Amino acid sequence: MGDYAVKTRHLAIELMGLITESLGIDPKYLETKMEDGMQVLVVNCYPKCPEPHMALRLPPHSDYSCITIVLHSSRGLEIMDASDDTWRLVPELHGALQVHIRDHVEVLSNGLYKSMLHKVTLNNERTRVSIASLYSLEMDEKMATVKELIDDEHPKKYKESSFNDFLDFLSKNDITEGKSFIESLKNN
Ligand SMILES: O=C(O)CCC(=O)C(=O)O
Ligand SMILES: [Fe+2]
Repeated sequence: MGDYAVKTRHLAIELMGLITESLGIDPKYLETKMEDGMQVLVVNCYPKCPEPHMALRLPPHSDYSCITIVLHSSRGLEIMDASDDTWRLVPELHGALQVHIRDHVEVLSNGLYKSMLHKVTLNNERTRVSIASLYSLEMDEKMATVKELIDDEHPKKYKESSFNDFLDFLSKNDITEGKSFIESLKNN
């Protein structure tokens, strides 16, 4: 697990470099902040269930902060296709890693990248295990929109925020009732 954590961390920093480069800015723009940032590994176990529709599962949410890298044992993850508001099941690709774009990349890119709404459903055939590696900046480091992406035609769409701001939001709002941190960051 230690080796996996180290390698996915390097991958996450490299991917953030590619994302910033794709926005037309220096690939090293966030490198130091990512290196000083936080990594959390979450192991999720979704037991097989005779009545999956009756069970508590992972409700729809977008992930806070930069990116998540997920390795999963079988199908179950669904993502919202915003083009037609339909849930799509992520296919089972053995050995493949999934990368979720998270709220902070939506803020960074002024909405050019969208934070992915996703959920996990249970099934009655087998237990599913996933390992999610989550990458954030430091607790009080604010993520703001790249200033080169803001002009008269493209006004700043989001307020800046830190991980601590997210924890503050969580303590005051129930995300299982559909309250979303990224929505709270949008300028009117
Ligand atoms: O189990 C999965 O595939 C995704 C887990 C997830 O979305 C999360 O931990 O935030
Ligand atoms: Fe998630």
